[in-house]
Formats: sequence, structure tokens, C-alpha cells
Amino acid sequence: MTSTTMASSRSSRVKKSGRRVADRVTQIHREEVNALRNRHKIHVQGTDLPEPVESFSQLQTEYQLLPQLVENIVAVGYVDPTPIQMQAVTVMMHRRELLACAPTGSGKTAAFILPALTHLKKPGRMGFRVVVVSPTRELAKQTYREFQRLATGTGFHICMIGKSDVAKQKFGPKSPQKFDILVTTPNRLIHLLQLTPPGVSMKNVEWLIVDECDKLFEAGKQGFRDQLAVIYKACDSSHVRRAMFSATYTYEVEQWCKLNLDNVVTICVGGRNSATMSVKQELLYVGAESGKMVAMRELVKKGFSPPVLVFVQSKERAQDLYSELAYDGINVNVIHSDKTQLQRDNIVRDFRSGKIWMLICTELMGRGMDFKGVNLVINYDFPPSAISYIHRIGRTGRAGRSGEAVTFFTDEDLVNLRSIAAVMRQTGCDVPGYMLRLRKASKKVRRKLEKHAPKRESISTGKKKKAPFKRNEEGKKQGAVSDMVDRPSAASKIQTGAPKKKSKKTNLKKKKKMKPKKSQPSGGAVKKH
Ligand SMILES: Nc1ncnc2c1ncn2[C@@H]1O[C@H](COP(=O)(O)OP(=O)(O)OP(=O)(O)O)[C@@H](O)[C@H]1O
Repeated sequence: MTSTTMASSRSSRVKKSGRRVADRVTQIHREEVNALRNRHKIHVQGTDLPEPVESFSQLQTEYQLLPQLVENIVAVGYVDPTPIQMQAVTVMMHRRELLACAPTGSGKTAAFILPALTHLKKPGRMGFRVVVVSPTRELAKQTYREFQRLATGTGFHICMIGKSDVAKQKFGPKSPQKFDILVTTPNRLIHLLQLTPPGVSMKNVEWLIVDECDKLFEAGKQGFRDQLAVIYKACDSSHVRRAMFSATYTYEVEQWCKLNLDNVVTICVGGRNSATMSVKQELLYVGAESGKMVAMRELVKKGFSPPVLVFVQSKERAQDLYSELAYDGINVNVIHSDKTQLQRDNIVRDFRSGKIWMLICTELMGRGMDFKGVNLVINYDFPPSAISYIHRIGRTGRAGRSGEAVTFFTDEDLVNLRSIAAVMRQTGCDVPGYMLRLRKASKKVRRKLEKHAPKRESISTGKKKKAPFKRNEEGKKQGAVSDMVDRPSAASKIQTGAPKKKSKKTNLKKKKKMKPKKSQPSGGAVKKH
């Protein structure tokens, strides 16, 4: 063998071994990335998938997260990214379209705010470049506040369209294009888009973000699907990217995203459509409607840790329950769509600040709302679907905290009991076997329930006058200090086992009427944390 051939065969051996080393390094890296995803239960689908990051500093060095954002992240107290942030931020930083699903309270809002702001780099005078659509005004307002918090000191102009802005056509073609980011409900935006000429320009939009996307995809009377289609069409420039976020999504939403989004990446943290693991869940059989109030009073009597959210199925029932509980002297308020905007804002503010201890609400507050430290969610009325259940109970147990959820059910609620018991079992809660063996409700029945709440016996007992609050020694309002009800213990009346067919025993309607007794405090002790 000549010296030249020896040299060339040595060099090819070196090249081959170099390639083997490189392949091995790539393989080790791939395994590390997979291990990181597995550790955090991050499931991804799509081609050419961006890798997740483990820390905010990695985001800064590898993705040039704005330095001011990094300071703000520290200021708000975030130490590490949550699993959805680890993966969704990098996907969006690669300008990939996205369907992201992660449990309630797991930081999805920051998962889209951070990359959206980083993309914009600096404030421009080009009109809206990021548009976030939320199903309710309350949620839009919360997202707007979160944008402001994380964008502090960056100079970005963030805007939420209010009623008066719509009336004044504040965003018309002649208005200053100073805003960079728009957070809105579909209604408001559509109104502006449909004016001639349009009251708002979408031509510079770079990111269209749909929060609670499965809600916005719902068809029908209360659905937003048609509105979303109008918004989607308006943001049609070639450079617009779209990202969909929710804690739950249906097969239909997934299919739509696969068909309509460009090379979409799907991220799912944890099991699909599963409740957060941080909530201790309980189902409480209360026999009939009247058993709910007995159970409620028993809960209050045992003592509760505010803040508490109570869900009912309609605004009328919310108002009735409010009258009953206010009469009992509980520091309670109620929020629903019949309240004025100002009233709704004040109630949300008071609940956030701790002035209100118990808030009665409808589905309006079921999604997205992030009230710090809600300790207990009570489903006074059974949720219309497992999806609604997941969102409702997700108002507690947020951002790594623990929480509790109690769901009352009667014989009328058996139709949906199985699906909710299944959600509970999926998160490791104990559920009686019979519940999982109940017949699965047909799609038609489930759809009907979602659209029309079942008729229920009225909550109202005719007590309308609000009892004044008593003050405790520190002069603070006492939670439940009713001085007029000698309540029978509900413990004997509430059954948590299998419901029987309506009988005299289980029908609490027939129980003795409670008599008000002036001299006795009703309990409602408030547990201190
Ligand atoms: N990296 C983080 N570290 C600690 N807390 C965080 C982090 N990111 C977000 N949070 C906090 O977690 C809470 C829940 O976040 P967020 O409201 O975005 O949840 P979500 O996933 O959108 O929930 P939902 O599905 O109910 O809308 C907020 O109070 C937020 O400030």
C-alpha cells in the first residue's frame, strides 16, 4: 500500500469515526430532550419540532428574550418556566403555528405573552401586531393586566377594547396607530371590523392568539365560531401566525387546526382533557334540590377558608342563592351577565382583594379566571359537561397551590355523573365503582345538556332581605354569622354512596322546615390559613 492510499484510508477512518461521534452526541441530545419532555409530561406532535427549554435564562441566551422581560419575570416571582411555557414559548419563537393544551392554572397566559412580546422587539407605530381573543370580558381584562405586568418598562402599548371605544370608533383608520397589542372579546372586535370603513386595521397583525380556543370554536347560539371565522379572515396577511390555547380541546378543534394551520405543532401537557392534579375532588350526593342548601349550610357551619367560588347553572339561580346566603349573613356576592360592567368589575376586584369571601357565579367565570388562592370550588349545580367541570374546578389549585372542589349531585344529575367521575378517577381521586359503570350518555343527550340546563326546583325560600354583617373583635366582617337559623345537621341527610330511587328517605324536600332562631349563631366559622 502506497503512503498516499494509507493516508486517504486513515483520513476516511477519522471522518467515519467523527461522524459516529457526532451521531452519538445528537442521539444523546435527543434522549435528553425526550427525557425532559417525559419528566414534565409534555407531548408534542408535528414535524421539525423545536426543543423545550428548562429555564428562563436559557430562553434569554438561546432565544434573545427581551432583557426587560427577564427582569419582569423575576419581579413577578416566576423562578422556572412551567411545562407549557418550556415548550410553547420555543415553538412560538420559531414562528410555528400552534395548538397548546395544558391543565388549568399552569401558566398558559405567560406562555403566549413572552414570545409575542419578544417577537415585536420594540414598540412600533404600526397598529396592532398581536391580537388576543378571549371568550369573556373578564378574562380579556385579566389577560390585558397580565400583558401590562409582564411588559412593564418595555414601552409597548396594550389595549383592551371597551364599549366606549367601540362607540367612539377609537381605532379607526385616522386614529393614532400607537397600539401594539390588542386583547379583546370576539364581539367587540367584530363590531369594529364590520363598520364601513372598518374601525380597526388588522393588516399588520403578526400573531393571532385564541385563548380558550375550544370555547371559541363552539357552534350554536352561544358559540363564537362564526365570529372567530370573521376575525380569522380579517387577519389574512401572509405573515400572520396563529396560536390556540386551552386546558381542553375536542377532536374537532384538533382536526380544524391540522387542516387550517400551517405546519401546526400540537402540544399537550399531561393527559388530554384532564383536570389538574392539585385539586382534591369530592362528589356529594344530596338527594334532591333542597338537599343542596342543607349541604351548603353544613359546609359553612363546619367552617370554610375563603375565598370560595360557588357555581350555579343560571343567573336566576345565582341571584336566588345569593339572597339565601346573604340572608344567612355570609360575606357573599354574586356575578353574572345581568350585572352592569361596572358592577362586574367591582365584584371581581373585591373578590381578588379579599373583601368578598364567597362568590356565586355562572359559567361566565368558569374559564380562565385566575383568582389568587381560591381554596374551594363548590359546584352547587352539576356542571353541564366534563369539560365544564375541568374548567370550573380549575379555579382552585392554580400555579402549584392545592385546592378543593365539592360537587353536589342529585338523582337528576345521573346522566352526566359517569363522565365527571371518569375525570376524577383519571386524576387519582377515589370514586365509587358504580359511578363508572353507569351508562354513558349519548352524544345527543350530552349536547342537549350543554345547551339547555336541566329544570331544577327553585332555590329561593322567599327570604330576600339581606342580613347585616356582624363584626368580629378586630372589626372585620364575619363570614357567616347569621343569628337566626337553627340548622339541622346535614350530615345525616347527605349520602355519598349510591343514590337510591327517589324515596321518602332521600327526598329532602320532605324534611322539617328550618326555623330561624334569633339567639343562636349559625356557625360559618372561617378557617384561618
Ligand atoms: N413560571 C411561572 N411560575 C410561577 N407562577 C406562574 C408561572 N407562570 C404563570 N404563573 C402564575 O400561574 C397562575 C396561573 O396562570 P394562568 O392564568 O396563565 O393559567 P392558565 O394555564 O391560563 O389557566 P386556565 O386554563 O385556567 O386559563 C397565574 O397566577 C400566573 O401568574
